[in-house]
Amino acid sequence: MQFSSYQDLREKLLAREVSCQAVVSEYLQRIAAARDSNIYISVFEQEALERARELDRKLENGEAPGRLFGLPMAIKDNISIKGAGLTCASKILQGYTAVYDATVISRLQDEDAVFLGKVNMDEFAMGSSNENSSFGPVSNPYDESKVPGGSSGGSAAAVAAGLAMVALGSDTGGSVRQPAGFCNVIGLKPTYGRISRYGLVAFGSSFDQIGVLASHAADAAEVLGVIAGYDECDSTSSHHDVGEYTALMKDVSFNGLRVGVPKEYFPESLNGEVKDVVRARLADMEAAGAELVEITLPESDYAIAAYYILTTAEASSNLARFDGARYGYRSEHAENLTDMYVNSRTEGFGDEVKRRIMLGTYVLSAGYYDTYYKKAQQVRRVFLDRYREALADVDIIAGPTSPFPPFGIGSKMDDPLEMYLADVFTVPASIAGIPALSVPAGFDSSGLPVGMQLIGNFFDEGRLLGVAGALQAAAGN
Ligand SMILES: NC(=O)C[C@H](N)C(=O)O
Repeated sequence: MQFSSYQDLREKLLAREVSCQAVVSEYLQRIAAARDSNIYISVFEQEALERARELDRKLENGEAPGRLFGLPMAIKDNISIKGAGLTCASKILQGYTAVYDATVISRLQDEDAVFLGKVNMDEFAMGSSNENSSFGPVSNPYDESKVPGGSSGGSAAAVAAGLAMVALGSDTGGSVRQPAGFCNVIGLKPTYGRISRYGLVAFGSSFDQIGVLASHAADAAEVLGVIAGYDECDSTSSHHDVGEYTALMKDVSFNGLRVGVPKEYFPESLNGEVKDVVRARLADMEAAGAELVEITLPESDYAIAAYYILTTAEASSNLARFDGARYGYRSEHAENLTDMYVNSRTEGFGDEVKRRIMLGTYVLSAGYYDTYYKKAQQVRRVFLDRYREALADVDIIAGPTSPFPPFGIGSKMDDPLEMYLADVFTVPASIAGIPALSVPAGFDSSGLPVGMQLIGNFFDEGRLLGVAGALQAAAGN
């Protein structure tokens, strides 16, 4: 069973050429056959089939199908689905069952999407390789010795391996875009506030955004249209009108499109093959009528430092709630309350999470606050101004998603700073709160995917998806 896009699946479902039950069983069979890939943390076998039958009955009864009727989806395991496990790939949430639906989940359900299960990730979304998971690593579907990227590695690999048509991920500093680039799929991080975070387990609350991963830009647009929009349960969600993304995509043309190409996104240290692939796509855009404008974003070197100060500070506060008392795992080795807190956290959190809690606590501590946290907030403001200025002159900014292609499992685990560098091109849009996506750009000489990042102005997701869709169409996808 092969569908060229959700539109194709939808037409066949509505024409009753295929049933929801048949489609969902096919996906469940593929998931079962690919169990070794470690992509799914939990699979909703019974629930998904029951839901599919319910949807088939809905059509038989002549009821109107929802906008995402029968869409088989995977959900990152830091998004709450009532009654299902919610692990954030951490031992500390072992045995915890979610008590409410995230807003994105209820919106998808209302439009008849089907959830196949929860997918693997870096613990609490901290990582760029999916190796920081208490469930173990995930392989890249293009080469099983390589990582799929992270932290939404399971979401990207699920879509790339045909184990879900669309997946939800979350992106704090690149967690949707970088794995999308590594797995040759589309990955969109919308404007901060575009999608409610209610029910997304918080990591860096002023950065976190739920994002969409799909094989086709048009499918991501459909899902974005359903999950975007104000939610009274998230005071940081925006009242800005939700676009008709599918229609907006069609309005986009390369002709006259001003594409900013920051020279800082093509540094000496950039992998040569990544550079060539991305440059080739830029040349294609130019040949199709786009105007490439060389721009400069001089503070780019400070992005990683600012990001890892601000997000660790927020994480140290957000993760204080996991104390062994309220959720999931509790240490058995405790004689008193303090030991219970300390031992539960010591045994429950992985190394990277502990590193970030300590870093965050340090940058917030009296005496260091001004030097680190306050300074990083000031840098954040500069980034916002610079990207605003740049986007006043160009329509989008383009460059590589990652400075290197997918790397070997285990190859960067001993060097956290090297791992943080994976985010060098993705964190600026997160710092500024503007939308960005990764679109498949081609392959390196070993056949590994290369992603191109497109960054847009606030709430300009329609244009980003339109350019991505046009690039995919030009490449025959
Ligand atoms: N969470 C993210 O967006 C990924 C980033 N690599 C981080 O570890 O923070």
